[in-house]
Amino acid sequence: MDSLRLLSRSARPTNHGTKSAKQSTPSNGQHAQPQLFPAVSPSRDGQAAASKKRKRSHKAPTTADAHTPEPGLFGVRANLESLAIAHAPAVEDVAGSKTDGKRMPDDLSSDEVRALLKQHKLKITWLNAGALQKKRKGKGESKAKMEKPQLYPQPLRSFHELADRHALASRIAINIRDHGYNTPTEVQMVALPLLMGRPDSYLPAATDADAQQTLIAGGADLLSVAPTGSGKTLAFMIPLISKIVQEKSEDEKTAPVTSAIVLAPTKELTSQIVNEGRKLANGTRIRITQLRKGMRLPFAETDLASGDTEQPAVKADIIVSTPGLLYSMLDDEENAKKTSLHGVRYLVLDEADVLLDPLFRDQTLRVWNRLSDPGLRVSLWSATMGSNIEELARSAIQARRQRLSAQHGDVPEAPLIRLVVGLKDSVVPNIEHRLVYAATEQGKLMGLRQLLHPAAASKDVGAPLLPPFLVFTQTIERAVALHSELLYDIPAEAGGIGRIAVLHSDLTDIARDNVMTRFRKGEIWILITTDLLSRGVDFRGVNGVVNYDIPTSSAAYVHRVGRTGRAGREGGVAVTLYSKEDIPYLKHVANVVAMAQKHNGTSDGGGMQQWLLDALPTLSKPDKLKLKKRGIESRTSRGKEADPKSARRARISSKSGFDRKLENNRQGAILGSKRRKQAEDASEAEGDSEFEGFD
Ligand SMILES: Nc1ncnc2c1ncn2[C@@H]1O[C@H](COP(=O)(O)OP(=O)(O)OP(=O)(O)O)[C@@H](O)[C@H]1O
Repeated sequence: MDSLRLLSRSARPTNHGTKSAKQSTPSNGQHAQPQLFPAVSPSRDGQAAASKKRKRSHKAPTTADAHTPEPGLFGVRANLESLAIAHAPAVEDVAGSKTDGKRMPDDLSSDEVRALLKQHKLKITWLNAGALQKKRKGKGESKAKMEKPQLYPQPLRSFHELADRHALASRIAINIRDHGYNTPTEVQMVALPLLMGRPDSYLPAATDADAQQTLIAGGADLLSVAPTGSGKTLAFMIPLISKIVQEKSEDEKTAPVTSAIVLAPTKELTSQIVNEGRKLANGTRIRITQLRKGMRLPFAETDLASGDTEQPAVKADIIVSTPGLLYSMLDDEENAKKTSLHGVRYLVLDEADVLLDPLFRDQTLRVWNRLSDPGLRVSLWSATMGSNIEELARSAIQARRQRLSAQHGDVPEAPLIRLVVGLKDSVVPNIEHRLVYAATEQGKLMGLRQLLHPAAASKDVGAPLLPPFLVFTQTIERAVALHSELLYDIPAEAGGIGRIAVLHSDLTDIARDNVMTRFRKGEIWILITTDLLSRGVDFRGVNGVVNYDIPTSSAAYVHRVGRTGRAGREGGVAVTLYSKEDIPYLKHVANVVAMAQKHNGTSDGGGMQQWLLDALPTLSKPDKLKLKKRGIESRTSRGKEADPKSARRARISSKSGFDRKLENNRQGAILGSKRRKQAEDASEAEGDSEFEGFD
């Protein structure tokens, strides 16, 4: 077995061999606990307090209890009607008042819910709580408290509850189980019931009856900020598939051709989302398609009859696309008129902060505005989301509602809920961070080689990284240069140049797919890339990330290093090599690392000491923006023209490259001649045996 066949994307650990072939790569280790903030046993005081308030006979929600799978439940779709919906005596609402709420028999009490949400670092805020605000103003509450009330919904403690409480089709439940998903991650604990259930059950009792009615019918919009690798794809895909299955089963004929659109910034990510979605939708007749060039969007029935649709159209319930591609198809006026995307009721923006960043903003908003269903629900997902992005999303929702209200009469406002898991815009807690000063470009190259070679452990860069790992550069040109520099570093006996590859957006789609597949299969050990792969892409078992060029914003750092340590796996390492030239731009990375170390209680490791943090210069806001937009100037082609001397210093090359190439050729020739000799010997030994077909 190839011991590096670790990257195929699935939660189910595939058993590729015997016990003796156990993986030694750390970040591929067991991830029985995909939650990042598993609940700890409550303190004695806490326990006492909880038990005093406990009114029912079942135990307090420790994680072990909360997530113990109950065998047998999955295969059966529970009949919601048959479940007695108890009217519990009283539920404390967000404002602290008492209300008669509808409760399920095994609901947690309000104190238990609060404790569980707190343990898992889940914070849920109702961002447009206008109706509630008005009521509270009357009661004379402070403005700050009125603006954005916190919500304390019943969290999902096990995937079984989806069938029991949210009418999840049994087929999807089986798919979830078959792919090894047992315990919901934090983001799934809240997002799944919110998106699949009745949003009114989330809202404080003070919300007026009309608003409740609107919410029951319409669902909620969601902004979800959860760490990298925390299972956001499942959190939006399960509700989409479930809702479409329900709608189709109610009335297949009136169901639209396409019900949902998922936008993501790269082809790699759209393809991954499609694969993940298809696993969940297996056997449900829900079609999920990655939009590609040359495809045509579905036309409305009326236009299909007009005979002008020779080209077959995409027939997909869920279309997954980059915003640019979808927009370019919609941009064709003729197409746009006929295209039947008016039936789309769900829009998902994965990596929403990038999609609403100036690079993609225009295309994303145009696609969003082309979706004309007044009941369109939108959800935005990312590990990082600045307040400007939140504001932008809010105003886009608001502007669209006003526009549609003018056309169709009053379009009701859906609740906009923000879910934050852990500390906003921070790295996952299970990664080791190393910041390594390499002085010059040559030093960085040397540092990378030390990380690459098992025998080259160095005090400066730390222990070598276990492949597979990713190396990020600032530009395509630098990724290509670094690739050719390192090409011969892996000896022929270990697979040679085939073990190292480069992936960037200048490659053809086929070449990109090919590299992704080979990296997932474990054939490629070291993948050099640009920020193209920094977002969303999930390679199971990546052991390390090397920032050969420092990331140009703290969000970029969070996402790049988030390619390791996914789904709670331990052992991932993130190394950032920096030269003298990087020092003015290092603070945003150093801050993220310092914060991670503070939370992990490891403030003395990783080279991030307080004095270093204090000594680093702080960039002005315009400089920050410039850095984010253009990167470090001397590493770009613009910089080459402006300052050739600095650009020469920043070049990735070493004199020994040529020599090593010659040496590699020589070694290849020797190896080839050995193999030929062995083949000749073998064929002589076989004698005149008959041709038995190609192997
Ligand atoms: N409940 C779960 N139990 C175990 N593994 C899970 C669970 N949910 C998701 N995973 C696995 O976690 C990994 C990361 O999931 P996913 O790619 O959805 O993360 P993400 O939150 O979208 O990350 P990013 O912010 O980097 O895009 C995947 O391999 C997925 O199969």
